[in-house]
Amino acid sequence: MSEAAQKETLGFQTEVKQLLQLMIHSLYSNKEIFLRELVSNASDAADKLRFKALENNDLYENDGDLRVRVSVNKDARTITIADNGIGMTREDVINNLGTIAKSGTADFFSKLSGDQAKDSQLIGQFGVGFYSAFIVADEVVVKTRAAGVDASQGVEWTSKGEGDFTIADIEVPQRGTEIILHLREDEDEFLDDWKVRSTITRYSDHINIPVQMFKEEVPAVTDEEGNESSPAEPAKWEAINKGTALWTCEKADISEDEYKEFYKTVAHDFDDPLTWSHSKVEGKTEYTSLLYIPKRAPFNMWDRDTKNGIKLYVQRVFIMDDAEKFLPSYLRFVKGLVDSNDLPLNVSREILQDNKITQSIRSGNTKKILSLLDRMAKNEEKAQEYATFWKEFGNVLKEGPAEDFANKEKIAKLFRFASTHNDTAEQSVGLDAYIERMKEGQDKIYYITADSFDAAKNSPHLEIFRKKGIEVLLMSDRIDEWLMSHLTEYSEKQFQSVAKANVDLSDLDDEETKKEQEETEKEFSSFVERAKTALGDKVKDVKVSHRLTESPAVITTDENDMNTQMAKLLEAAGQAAPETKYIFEVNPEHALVKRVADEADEEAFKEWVDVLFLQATLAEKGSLEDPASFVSRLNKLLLKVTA
Ligand SMILES: Nc1ncnc2c1ncn2[C@@H]1O[C@H](COP(=O)(O)OP(=O)(O)OP(=O)(O)O)[C@@H](O)[C@H]1O
Repeated sequence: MSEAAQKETLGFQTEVKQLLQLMIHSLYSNKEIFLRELVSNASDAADKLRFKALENNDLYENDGDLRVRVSVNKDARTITIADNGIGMTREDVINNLGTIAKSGTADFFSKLSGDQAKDSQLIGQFGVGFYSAFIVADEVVVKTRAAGVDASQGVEWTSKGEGDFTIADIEVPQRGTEIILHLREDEDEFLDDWKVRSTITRYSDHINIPVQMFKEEVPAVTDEEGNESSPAEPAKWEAINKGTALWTCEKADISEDEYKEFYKTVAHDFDDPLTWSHSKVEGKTEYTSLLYIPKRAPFNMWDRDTKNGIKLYVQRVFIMDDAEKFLPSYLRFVKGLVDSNDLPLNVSREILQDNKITQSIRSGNTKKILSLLDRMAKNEEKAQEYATFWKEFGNVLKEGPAEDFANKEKIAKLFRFASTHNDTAEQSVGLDAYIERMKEGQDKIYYITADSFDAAKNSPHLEIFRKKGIEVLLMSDRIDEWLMSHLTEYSEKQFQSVAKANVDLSDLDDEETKKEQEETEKEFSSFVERAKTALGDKVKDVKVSHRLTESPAVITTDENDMNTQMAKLLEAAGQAAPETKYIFEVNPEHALVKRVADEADEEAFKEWVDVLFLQATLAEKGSLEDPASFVSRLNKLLLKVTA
């Protein structure tokens, strides 16, 4: 092998440099998490070896006691984390410790503002990982050798955490990975044995393998007469954590803190989880699941290639990360693990695809998460937590009714919307609360979808609802229109868009009002006919409206036609939306409409009706096809009335 191939210096991927900067600045006050991250990686490496060795026992190389060893060298000012797990080849090292493989990474970094205080909030959306070593170290050396390859195929990676790293081939007799951190000048606290021990027991008590530290020889103690009162203890590596997989312990024996620390190890998050569910299921299918809901959405939750966060174990042996079949996609924010007693150890993604056991675990997990959320939503003391959950993950949950028909009602129960009840943008109204407030005679759940909260709140469609005191849900998230095409009823109540022409509130009117309305309609019948002629095929129909109090006119869509919002969604996705003709509804009580009705000159009448129609179109769609000609026509009319 040539000298050059043995040793080369390579640049970090741009995003790694950005991550290093971000991490060092934002996690400094949490700096000891580097220990959890490196120990957690070591434990993952042991898991991976165990899995690979199922097929090839030789990989153990006669050393099957998997463990991680942490040692401190005060003279050299280093701390070393060494495992005898799967190890890495030269190619692995370049890929894993020089780039970030997560989808959406470049996009995430391109959104950083450069304002350190602001950006440091964002690190929570990004797993922490190996690079956290540079929070406390100004140089990191990794010596590694993959399981099953020759000792001569070891690799040494060295970096100061700036722009590049050096990689060289070295001899590594012992399989696994050793990470040596040269501590920065002011990081002496990590040279203190006790500090390292206590950090590891706090953070990594329940990872799957023993974490050992070296214990110096304890000399024998002799009493005054020279008799040995306690024998000498030889120097040895001693496990400092419990080393039992947390999920295998009894719930009653696990403290809240232990659950929280375990979450951070599994999820590579430095924040506590919002809540979790730990269950051991016995019977036809036997499995344990430990599922966590994080506090924050990952930066790439909307990326199609984002993996989900469930690890699969079979009889405590780690099998795979990102086992996406154990939860539906609308719960992809859940992190944790499933440990099955029934799946075969050689299970593959293909086998999981179409498997009764997988299906049964998936439906059990779904139930668990939905009821966990339901309990949180119902508990007034947890209102803040639920609000946090909804803010972070509400829009993912809205994919639920389309994906999981069987749990539609349970999912919808968890939804929160803005509504005319409190008229604020805060999404806090649940469907049960809405139903409780329904008026006598009201049998539908009314909603409006719009581009923004303000557009929804100020829509003319709401006027009659406000007048009658009927609550309307105000929806303005992009996904809402699509959601409502899949969610047609809840608790036996139909949803009804207030922008549809068929909204009928007549059941809520008294006889007298109905009579008055009929009379107005008769009075305005000639107006309606003249307007139909004036507008021609620009409209589907013209009607007298009883839904307006403030606006002169509104446009609505026919029951079976596509809503404006849905058409906009399709257009935004580059698809052609069918051309919808609207129904033009006029408010007979409005002074402007009354005045137009009195206009005898047909040409002038047409001008007015056109402008009213375009105004209503603008209010509904937020834009016009030919805004300039609308403005000039409006100005002409204004000149006429002010002349
Ligand atoms: N001790 C180790 N033994 C073997 N491989 C390792 C070890 N430490 C890290 N790696 C490899 O380097 C990769 C990157 O590690 P890193 O901690 O940065 O990210 P991660 O653990 O994959 O994800 P996260 O961002 O969630 O931490 C790992 O996925 C693993 O393949």
